[in-house]
Amino acid sequence: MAKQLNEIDAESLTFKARVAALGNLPEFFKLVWQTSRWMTICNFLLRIARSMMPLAILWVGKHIIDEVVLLGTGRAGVSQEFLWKLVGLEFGLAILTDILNRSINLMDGLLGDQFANYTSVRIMKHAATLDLDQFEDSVFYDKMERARQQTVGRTVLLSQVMGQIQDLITMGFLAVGLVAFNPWLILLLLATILPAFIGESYFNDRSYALSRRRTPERRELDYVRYLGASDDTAKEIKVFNLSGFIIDRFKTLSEKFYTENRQLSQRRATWGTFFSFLGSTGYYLAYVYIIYKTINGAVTIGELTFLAGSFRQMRGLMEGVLLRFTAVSQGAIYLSDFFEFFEIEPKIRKLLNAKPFPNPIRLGFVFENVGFQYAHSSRWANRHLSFTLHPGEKLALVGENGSGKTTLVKLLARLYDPTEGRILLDGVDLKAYDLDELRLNVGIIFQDYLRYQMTLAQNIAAGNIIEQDNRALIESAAKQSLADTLIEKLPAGYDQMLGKRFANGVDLSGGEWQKVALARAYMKDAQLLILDEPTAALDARAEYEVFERFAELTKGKSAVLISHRFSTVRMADRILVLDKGQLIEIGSHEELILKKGRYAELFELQAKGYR
Ligand SMILES: Nc1ncnc2c1ncn2[C@@H]1O[C@H](COP(=O)(O)OP(=O)(O)OP(=O)(O)O)[C@@H](O)[C@H]1O
Repeated sequence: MAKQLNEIDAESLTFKARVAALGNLPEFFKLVWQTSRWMTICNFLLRIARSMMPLAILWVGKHIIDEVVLLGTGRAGVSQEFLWKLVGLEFGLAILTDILNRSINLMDGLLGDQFANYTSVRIMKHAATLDLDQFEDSVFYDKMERARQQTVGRTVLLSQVMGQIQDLITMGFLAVGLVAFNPWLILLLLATILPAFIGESYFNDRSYALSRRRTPERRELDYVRYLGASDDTAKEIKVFNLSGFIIDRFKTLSEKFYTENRQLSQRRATWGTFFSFLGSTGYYLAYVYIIYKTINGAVTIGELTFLAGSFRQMRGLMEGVLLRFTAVSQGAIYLSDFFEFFEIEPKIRKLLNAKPFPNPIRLGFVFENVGFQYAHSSRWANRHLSFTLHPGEKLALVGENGSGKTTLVKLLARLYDPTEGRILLDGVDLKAYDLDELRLNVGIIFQDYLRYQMTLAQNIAAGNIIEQDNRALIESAAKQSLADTLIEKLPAGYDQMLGKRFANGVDLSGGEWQKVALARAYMKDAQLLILDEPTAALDARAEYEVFERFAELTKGKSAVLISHRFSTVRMADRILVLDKGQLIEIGSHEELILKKGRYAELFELQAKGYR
């Protein structure tokens, strides 16, 4: 379980909160371990080997100097052989250190990349299980955004934690020699470094609070950046001449970020200089003490270099470890966002004892006083809906913009569950059925379908991706939706890359894209097919043909069509007329015309336009 961030006051992180956040590290290492076991082990072993190097080099260095001093005295019988062996040994150690450094960097990089990929996949997998309304919630979006950022940011944390362990081991080795000489000097070093640690913690807190507070703005900044420089937006930005407006918005937001960051960075730099001064003072006090001891003959020159070197390294390591502690705990706190994201549970999910989807449907779908309110909205998008969709029936939904047509079909496809009332399928609540089977049996093509910047075959196969290699099925789906008429225009046929984003991509017209999207509906043998304004971009002839085929192909199956074109709507068995989310009329085209109600009025209005 991640240490919940809301348990921690995000604006001011206490030392206790930082230590508590370290509790996320075991979970983090579990993820690293799952990413690649052998790389984790290799990394660890390399770092242990590397942590012994400083002491070994200093130790050999001490002996070299003592040998040189001995040889300098010119005493008879002292050979140089031992000295040169020592120099050779130090050279070997230096080379080994370099090799270890390079290998550690390589391992960190490779493991980091693998970790980023692994966690990105985990995020995508988890996101896929979540409910549509969770994606429409900005708090959720912020959380997902922060989790997404973790995937790259956390590879740095990996190196930091590993580095921390390595440095602590190195310090342990160095401390053995130093404690033997004078334990007080280590305390002196610690005392002069501690203020830097406290200062660093403070500034890290501020920068974390700032970054957290700014998540919504950062998302907006990313969005504005996308608006300002993307192939999707270029056309509209140009014709409306919006670039100035967008750049101004970008500047306002980015300058706000910059000013806040600059103030913090300046204060940090000023205090940092002062803390470094304290640290250096501590080190030089110790240094002077060792020199004094050497002059008095209590230690040899070799020992002087060994001790001074050990102290210098100890200071660097202590500083590094203490400062890195704040960075590591910071990273661990960010990890809370990451783990919190995985703790978000979908409401609409597969039940363990789910019922199999009926095949064939015997009684149809029954709406019983169904109402739906979007999250954070006090208005009802659908209310008091009661009707039956019989097996094999073709229903059309008609109504003005915002009357609740799309919401109704989303309820039918269980993208949302009703806020009140229930939807029954063959007498059983829709919620009781197996979700995967429901998705296979209810095909839906939305008005805002995606234009995948992928091949034509992949665009069609998106309707049932497990059949992506079934070329015969893809071609037959294309035929049914008239997408096959595009083939002669596409140099690479079904393998033609569509869209402008990638090399050799061919862009399609709105109606052509729509034919491709429609083909997705024919990729699976769904028992209920929902088309939400599927032909809005088609020309009159294409629309007529599409529906002729649709009626033929969906014989015996249920279908729901949403359309503003009455030429399409009238082909349906029954028509539902919606107004402000409520059902106001239901019947066949002829019945509704005779009734002279809203449908007849809307029909007449459109017919007038053609006369
Ligand atoms: N994701 C959403 N979050 C909040 N409110 C929404 C959401 N989607 C739609 N609404 C609101 O619900 C109401 C019904 O919308 P819906 O999309 O179902 O209408 P529609 O009849 O399909 O409209 P159109 O003909 O314009 O496609 C509208 O008032 C709309 O503003």
